[in-house]
Amino acid sequence: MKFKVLKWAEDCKARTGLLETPHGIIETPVFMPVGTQATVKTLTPDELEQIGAKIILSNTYHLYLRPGHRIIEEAGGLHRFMNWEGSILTDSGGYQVFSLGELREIREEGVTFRSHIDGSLHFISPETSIEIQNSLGADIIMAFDECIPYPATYEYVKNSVERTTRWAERCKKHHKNEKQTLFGIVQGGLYKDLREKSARDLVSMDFKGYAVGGLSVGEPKEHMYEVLDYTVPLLPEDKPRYLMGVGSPDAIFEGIIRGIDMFDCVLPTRIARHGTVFTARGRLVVKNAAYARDFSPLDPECDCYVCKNYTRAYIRHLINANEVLGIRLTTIHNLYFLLSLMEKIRRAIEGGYLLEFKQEFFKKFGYDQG
Ligand SMILES: CNc1nc2c(CC[C@H]3O[C@@H](OC)[C@H](O)[C@@H]3OC)c3nc(N)[nH]c(=O)c3cc2[nH]1
Ligand SMILES: [Zn+2]
Repeated sequence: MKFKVLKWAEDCKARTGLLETPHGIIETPVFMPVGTQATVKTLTPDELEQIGAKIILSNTYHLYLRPGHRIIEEAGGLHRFMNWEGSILTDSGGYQVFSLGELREIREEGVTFRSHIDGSLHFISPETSIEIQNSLGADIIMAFDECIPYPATYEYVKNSVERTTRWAERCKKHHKNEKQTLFGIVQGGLYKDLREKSARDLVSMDFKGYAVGGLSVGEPKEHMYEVLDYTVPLLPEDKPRYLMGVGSPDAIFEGIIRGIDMFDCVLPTRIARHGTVFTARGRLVVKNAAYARDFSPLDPECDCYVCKNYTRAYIRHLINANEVLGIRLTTIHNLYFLLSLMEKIRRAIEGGYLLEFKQEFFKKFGYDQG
């Protein structure tokens, strides 16, 4: 993987960049649609390409449990298995094991857990996580870490971060496949000294990119922004920074002005399946009765396929009638909304007016002018 910073904003830490993987060139800052089980729910790769997606996410924990990474390996890897020709990033399983699996035990060696699917017992270690991600064949893979829950005591965070750092070392040693790029994941909860130690230790291991983990786990947004304020400056400027699990439009703006390049979040696809869409003027719950006779597009300012061809009344009908097309249309629109927002943000950084654009977007969307 190659990463190049193109332009730095003058009035904040934002920058545009180019991220190149064996599956294409990605403009940053970038939003990465989440395809946890080898599909961005309800969309074909063709539709993803048409709305401008260049890199999507998938998940080691889920794919290891079902269908099994060996099957995907036999299929020729995840790109072939799901027929996606763009880039793929897989998470290491660190988050899911702690949040989904019925956790059995965390040891220095690794973690034993029960599958959330059938209760079977499994063991995952830094080495096995790298091996699974290697057989999936993603372009960017993540170190095996413990995503520390919020809140957590200083003692707990300190011990966990030290183990995550030792696990990162083991991942680095075990990772051999040059075609795949391994990112380290900074932890440390909301404790400044532990975040700084985690960042410094990982930077000394010289990863190709760095994720800021352990955020968007229920902490107040202001605390997340504060962690970024003192953590991102410790990360190399010439390498990509990935804020895991973020996020809503406001959090994405706040991350970008603090120097984050990559984002992932299930929000746009998840709320789409519940009949809620993003518009320039805030969220709209299209399944509400108020839209029964509203023949305008989801967002009059949007030029996506859905807003050019369908009305709120029609989409509301589909959702209420449990017609699959309904959540497909809201998903296409929501992802297009975020991907085109990223394009506008990249242009704003280049044009030197990002902070003004942020202010205008927040006002129109209905965010308070934090
Ligand atoms: C939502 N907030 C949030 N997600 C997080 C994820 C999962 C994203 C992954 O989990 C799936 O979405 C839930 C997505 O598939 C994504 O794949 C990369 C994290 N993963 C790791 N390894 N370490 C972290 O510290 C971490 C923190 C997060 N905070
Ligand atoms: Zn639209």
